[in-house]
Amino acid sequence: MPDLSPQVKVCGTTSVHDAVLSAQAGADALGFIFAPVSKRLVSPDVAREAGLSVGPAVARVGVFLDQGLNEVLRTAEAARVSAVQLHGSLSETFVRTVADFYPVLRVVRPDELPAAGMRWQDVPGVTLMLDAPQPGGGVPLDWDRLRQTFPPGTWLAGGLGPWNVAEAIRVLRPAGVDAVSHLEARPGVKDLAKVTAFIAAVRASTP
Ligand SMILES: O=C(O)c1ccccc1N[C@@H]1O[C@H](COP(=O)(O)O)[C@@H](O)[C@H]1O
Repeated sequence: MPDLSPQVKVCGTTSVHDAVLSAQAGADALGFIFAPVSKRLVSPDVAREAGLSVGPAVARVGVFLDQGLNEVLRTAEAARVSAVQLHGSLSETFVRTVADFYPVLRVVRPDELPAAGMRWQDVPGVTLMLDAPQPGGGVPLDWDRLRQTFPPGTWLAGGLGPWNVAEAIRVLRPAGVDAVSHLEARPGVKDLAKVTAFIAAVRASTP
């Protein structure tokens, strides 16, 4: 029986300790936020060390918000991430250029659908992620209203936590789910019980 549950990304990792904690809890991917505006900002050196500490089976995703191309590529290389997540107002050329180097999670808002779905479908190396307008804000989207426009193969973020992720999966059937605010003891520090409960809820979900 194939595993139909979505991939799980635990974002906002700021230490080796939390990387190991999330990996042992079963995360498929860890997110490292390199956007200076974030309360979960991590340095490339710490992200690199944290990524090395979890082994090759766990993806390491560098998260950026409206940063320049050189900064994205240099930081991603220094941190040895395996994928890049791009938030913000970015040109198609920018996203395609990053995708020449790394698999890209291109983050879009609900009001950008369905156009973004059509633009990025079948573009090699680019996967869509739907998130709330305020990244890292912990506010869930209205999943029922998105049923018609949520493209197959898209990831979902925005206000997901242990108590609501199964319902989000049931409604939208995302390829992956991503969370940060509701998995923390405080900004930048993971809560093991929340991370464990979140991943268990995803694994138990039946899309
Ligand atoms: O969390 C942040 O501080 C952040 C800053 C800049 C870009 C992205 C950020 N986080 C991303 O926000 C979503 C979900 O957040 P939440 O679960 O609603 O708190 C996720 O994609 C994070 O990677």
